Amino acid sequence: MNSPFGLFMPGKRPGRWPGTDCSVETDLVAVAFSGGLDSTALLHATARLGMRVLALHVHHGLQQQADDWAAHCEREARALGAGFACTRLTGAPAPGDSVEAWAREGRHRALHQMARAAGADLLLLAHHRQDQAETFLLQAMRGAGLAGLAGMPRAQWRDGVCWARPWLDRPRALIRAYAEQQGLRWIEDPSNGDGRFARNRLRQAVWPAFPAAEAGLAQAARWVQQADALAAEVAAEDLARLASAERLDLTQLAALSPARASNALRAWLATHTAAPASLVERLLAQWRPGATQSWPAPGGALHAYRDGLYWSAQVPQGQAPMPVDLSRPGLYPQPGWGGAWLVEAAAPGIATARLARLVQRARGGAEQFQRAPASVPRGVKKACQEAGLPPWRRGGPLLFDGDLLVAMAGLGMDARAFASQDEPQLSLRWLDDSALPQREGAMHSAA
Ligand SMILES: Nc1ncnc2c1ncn2[C@@H]1O[C@H](COP(=O)(O)OP(=O)(O)OP(=O)(O)O)[C@@H](O)[C@H]1O
Repeated sequence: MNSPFGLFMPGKRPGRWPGTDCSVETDLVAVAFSGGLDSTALLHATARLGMRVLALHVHHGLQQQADDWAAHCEREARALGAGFACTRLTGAPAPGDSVEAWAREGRHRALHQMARAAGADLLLLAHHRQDQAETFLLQAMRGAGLAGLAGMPRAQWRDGVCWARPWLDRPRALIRAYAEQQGLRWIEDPSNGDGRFARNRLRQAVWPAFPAAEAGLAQAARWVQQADALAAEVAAEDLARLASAERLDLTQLAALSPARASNALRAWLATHTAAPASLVERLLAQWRPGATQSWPAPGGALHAYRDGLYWSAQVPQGQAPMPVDLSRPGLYPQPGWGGAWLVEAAAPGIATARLARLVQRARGGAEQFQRAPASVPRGVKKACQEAGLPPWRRGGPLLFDGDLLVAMAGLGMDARAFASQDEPQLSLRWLDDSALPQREGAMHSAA
């Protein structure tokens, strides 16, 4: 019997993998090997191809038999001529957290690290059509959007490793038949029958009643994958017209059809925060042209200001004043402040001796700022208004030399701190995180 790779048997050279669209460089293939029926069959079928194969096992440390399973996996892998690596997860889920989610996250991290450490850029998982159909149903029951309903991708690059599921469209029955025909031995995990887990309950209820639904549901997931890809393309086109890294034009957004507007807004938000779907709806319904409004979101807040939408990351409250040395040119990220100081050789600037002994802190309330040598100091609030600085960017950080204000994020250098012409000096500028990626070249620690 053919392996379930079927007609799409790959050659022995690295290259495109069957059903994965994954072009890989190395000739070492890693297989995520739980010891269950499916990954046992996948390891066997892969080893038969004559490539260098490495079985990766994750010991979750959750069940009594886990040591025996790891030992079984090592024996089976070696018997097939494959290498073997195992990681035991440490720690435990936080009280109230899902054990499944904790195990999945830890497993993914461990598999990725083991594949990288071994130099494998292709990691095969044994998910099949029934797994995909179950994922689709579970997501649908949660009211998921396109990304959730699309189920698992066939292949996906993550940090130098292609995670591929070559059997995603193969029926479960075919894999079982292959394993039985080859006389393979596998582990039956008793937790697969545990009715506390939603997937098991669904499995027990749906497949006996609708045995033919596996193919239809998996096909539905494929349609959704196409629709999701299309929605991403439309969003990218819309955002190219409507948005910069910092600002989304709300007037133009509101002129789109409702479905297209929420599609574009979702895509823009995803670059800043994991916003719940309800926030997208609320924001579109509540925004009023010209109004200054804010919506809290995970990790920060969204602000409507002068008909643009902005993101600001949460600045931790009560940051203690901190000494900083900015006396050399470079980019100095300020963790927690949502940006970085850029120090450049330019005039007018601040004396380098002074830049070596700065203290950074949040705005207090009574500070004064002087924009230019010929102007007069005025309250920071007034200065911010004049500079068109939106309200959520008026908290700092501020840099002081003793009592003298040297610079404030968004306002720039205070003219009272300018160096005289013949003094060694550097200029200071604040860059928000959203403006940073292009400038990653010159990083310094500000510690
Ligand atoms: N402990 C583990 N170690 C390594 N890989 C794993 C582990 N658990 C799951 N995987 C990988 O993820 C895929 C899907 O996981 P799932 O929990 O559905 O499988 P399983 O029931 O444990 O075993 P199988 O899919 O082999 O029958 C597996 O086929 C396997 O490739």
